[in-house]
Amino acid sequence: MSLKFTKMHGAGNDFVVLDGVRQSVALSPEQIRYIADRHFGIGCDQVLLVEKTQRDEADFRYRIFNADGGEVEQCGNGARCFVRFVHDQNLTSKREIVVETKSGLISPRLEEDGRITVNMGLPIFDPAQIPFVSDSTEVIQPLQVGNESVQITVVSMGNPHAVQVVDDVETAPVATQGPFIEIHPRFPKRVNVGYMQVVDREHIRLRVYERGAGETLSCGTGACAAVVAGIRRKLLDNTVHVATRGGTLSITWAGERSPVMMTGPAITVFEGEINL
Ligand SMILES: N[C@H](CCC[C@H](N)C(=O)O)C(=O)O
Repeated sequence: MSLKFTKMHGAGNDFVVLDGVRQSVALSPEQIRYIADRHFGIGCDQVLLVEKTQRDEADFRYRIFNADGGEVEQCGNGARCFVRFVHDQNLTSKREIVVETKSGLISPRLEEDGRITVNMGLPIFDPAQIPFVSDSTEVIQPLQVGNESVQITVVSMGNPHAVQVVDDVETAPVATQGPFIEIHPRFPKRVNVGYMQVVDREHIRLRVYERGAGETLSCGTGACAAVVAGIRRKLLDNTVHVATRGGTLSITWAGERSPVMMTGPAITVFEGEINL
């Protein structure tokens, strides 16, 4: 079977995007891992599958698969690439679209200047709603990692995040500690691990060891989660520029019961066809 694909990235977080509207796509976890493999396949952090939706209030469905083959609830950088894709492929002419995802509806918008803004929905930090992420109502929670205790703030953007504040992202233990927190027994669905350096109240630097993908150059939901965590820790104002290794995302959160708004780039790199 051959499958047309589009290779894209959002601030260096890269994707293989598949059109499941005009071609029938049903992939096993092994096939996802093959597509994502940077030596034997195409190579990407996540595979994004665009499909028709059954929900009247939505325009499309958008499914997200990590490089390890697992399907997950949400992907922020992917949402921007998704809206660029459906426009470039003439699948819609609407500038603001409503998209069904595994964790609910999001609404990305293609701005006049080409930038893309996504309403990422409400962050969740109530332990009653996300027992697989949080076990306390405290903003800062201790987590024992090996023989050290770290302080995390947990946030769900549909997908789970554990965020730490560090003095310098360049020396943060992303590669050595991130993998242990990702699979920590405290997180039965595993977790994305964020390391945030606060530059000032409107600027942070961020690195994320992503669940199912490892460290990526950028993580959209991770940027949302870090800003929400920083605001809840009273370290940040409502609009924050998030510098990641792959580019800058702008995040706005007006506080409790407000959605998180994310603005950033979405780039198409090449198109191709893969034999599966
Ligand atoms: N690794 C994430 C999915 C991709 C999220 C990230 N690439 C983004 O831009 O939000 C998870 O397992 O929840």
